Amino acid sequence: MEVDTQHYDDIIIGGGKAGKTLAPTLVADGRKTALVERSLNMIGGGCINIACIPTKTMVASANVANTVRNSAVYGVKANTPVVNLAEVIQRKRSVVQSAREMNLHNLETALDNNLIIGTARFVAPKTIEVTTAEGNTRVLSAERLFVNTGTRPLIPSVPGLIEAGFLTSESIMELEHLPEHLIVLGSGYISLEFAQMFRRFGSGVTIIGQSEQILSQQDPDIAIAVQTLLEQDGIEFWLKAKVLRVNRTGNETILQIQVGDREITLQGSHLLVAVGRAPNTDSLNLAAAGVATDTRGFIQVNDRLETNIPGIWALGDINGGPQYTHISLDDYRIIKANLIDGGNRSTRDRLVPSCLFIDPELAHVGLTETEAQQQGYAIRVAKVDASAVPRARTLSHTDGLLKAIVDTETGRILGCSLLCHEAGEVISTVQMVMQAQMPYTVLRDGILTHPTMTEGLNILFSKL
Ligand SMILES: Cc1cc2nc3c(=O)[nH]c(=O)nc-3n(C[C@H](O)[C@H](O)[C@H](O)COP(=O)(O)OP(=O)(O)OC[C@H]3O[C@@H](n4cnc5c(N)ncnc54)[C@H](O)[C@@H]3O)c2cc1C
Ligand SMILES: NC(=O)c1ccc[n+]([C@@H]2O[C@H](COP(=O)([O-])OP(=O)(O)OC[C@H]3O[C@@H](n4cnc5c(N)ncnc54)[C@H](O)[C@@H]3O)[C@@H](O)[C@H]2O)c1
Repeated sequence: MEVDTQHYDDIIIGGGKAGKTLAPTLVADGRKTALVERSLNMIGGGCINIACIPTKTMVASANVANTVRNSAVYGVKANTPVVNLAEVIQRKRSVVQSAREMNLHNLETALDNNLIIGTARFVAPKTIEVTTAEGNTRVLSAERLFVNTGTRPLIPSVPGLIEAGFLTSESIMELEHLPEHLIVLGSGYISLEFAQMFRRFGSGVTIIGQSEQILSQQDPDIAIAVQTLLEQDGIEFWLKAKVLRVNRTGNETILQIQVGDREITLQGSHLLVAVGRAPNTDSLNLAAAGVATDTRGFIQVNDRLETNIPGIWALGDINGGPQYTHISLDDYRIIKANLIDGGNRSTRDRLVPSCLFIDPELAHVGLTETEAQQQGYAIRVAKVDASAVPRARTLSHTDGLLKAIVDTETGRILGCSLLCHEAGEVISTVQMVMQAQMPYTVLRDGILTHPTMTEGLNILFSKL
């Protein structure tokens, strides 16, 4: 039977941050473009539906609970906060809903009928089959394809885990009753944000990490400072731990873990699995296109985001780069520069800022002290407690640590980690100085508004 194939100039598979931004740009460039997104519930991609935006909406609720709980510090009397998780979730749903509607409007305006809802898989190089939720299929081909299908929670193989049941970063944001005791497997970004959030809502929280240090990409002093703050919140940690078995008995999840030569039993009402992300490549049938993946299944790209097959690019988390929405957006910029604007951009030397949205926030840009040493730089390290910043004192947000790494030879900032109130905002100032290749003295001597958290940079860099 002959299959009717619809031909496009460009097809984008998956509507994450890069894909949904690229689609209208390609249309504006005169290209006949289709965007294939597998679900109407995912219009706009992971960030707005199941990741950054819903989590940060819920973190805001947790921080309100914390402020109310600590109101006496400010001379304000308030009753103990009562958290209604169903209403927290409702608020989150409404923030997500409005973002999704706006994204749908933007995509429909740009693409008209070429926003195609269905799951794509390759059937030949440059040809895909799209299957709708109802099971209907259609075949599309294009001169150029852009894969932006993102990731999903990685589920480790632990005896009893599947049978016992568990939460992921998605299902935990649909709970309407507060867990009495949440056990979290993993000690990275997702783990720490949910752990503190639920602790502040009122749950007991235990974190199990497999490595010696939480946030393994950070310097030990920063990781220890974060762990200490979370312990002060009442979160319990078991590190260098291996989960031997999970069981569910009645309303309890029971974990047998091994720490050194000790076997320990932990018991909680809920278990969240947050041990990293798996790439959404397995169902793409990349073999039909000949697109190469790495051992974990992420698509291999060069620094211009080109796969091994000419005319196929991979953008966002799926290409194995840093997993942040702003990096997916920058991947879009690289494609636009190279394919539309006649430029020559690559991922080489780009600065990757990040912010872990715990309270206080942990923001980072550039190299850690360990990385700078490994790369052979002669460095100077500045460190100061957050309590030294006047703004932190006015707000009673004095917990934290500010740290910067400077190249002794050039005076340029190599990296910076800020564990303090509004760190996610303040780090951008450091990043701009790094990007402009200016010396650290710009931040040491610049006139910065008093009293702001950014003024803390005057103090930090005067330590050198
Ligand atoms: C809980 C959580 C919190 C996070 N918080 C932050 C944060 O605060 N800041 C930050 O910068 N990053 C955060 N991240 C990371 C960030 O969400 C990702 O880096 C970002 O969403 C990656 O976007 P992407 O462009 O790779 O694609 P995604 O946003 O993952 O989108 C991929 C799209 O492809 C679709 N798709 C998949 N397979 C197919 C197929 N076969 N056919 C058609 N469509 C398909 C999916 O439905 C999805 O809509 C968080 C992640 C999680 C899980
Ligand atoms: N604020 C943000 O920007 C934000 C928030 C959430 C997620 N993200 C992005 O999403 C990515 C994924 O987040 P994540 O927390 O799932 O991954 P992660 O890589 O940040 O952390 C995973 C953690 O799980 C541990 N681990 C792995 N296997 C384990 C096992 N079997 N038992 C116990 N621990 C185990 C690892 O040692 C690590 O600490 C992040 O790396 C980040 O890029 C960003």
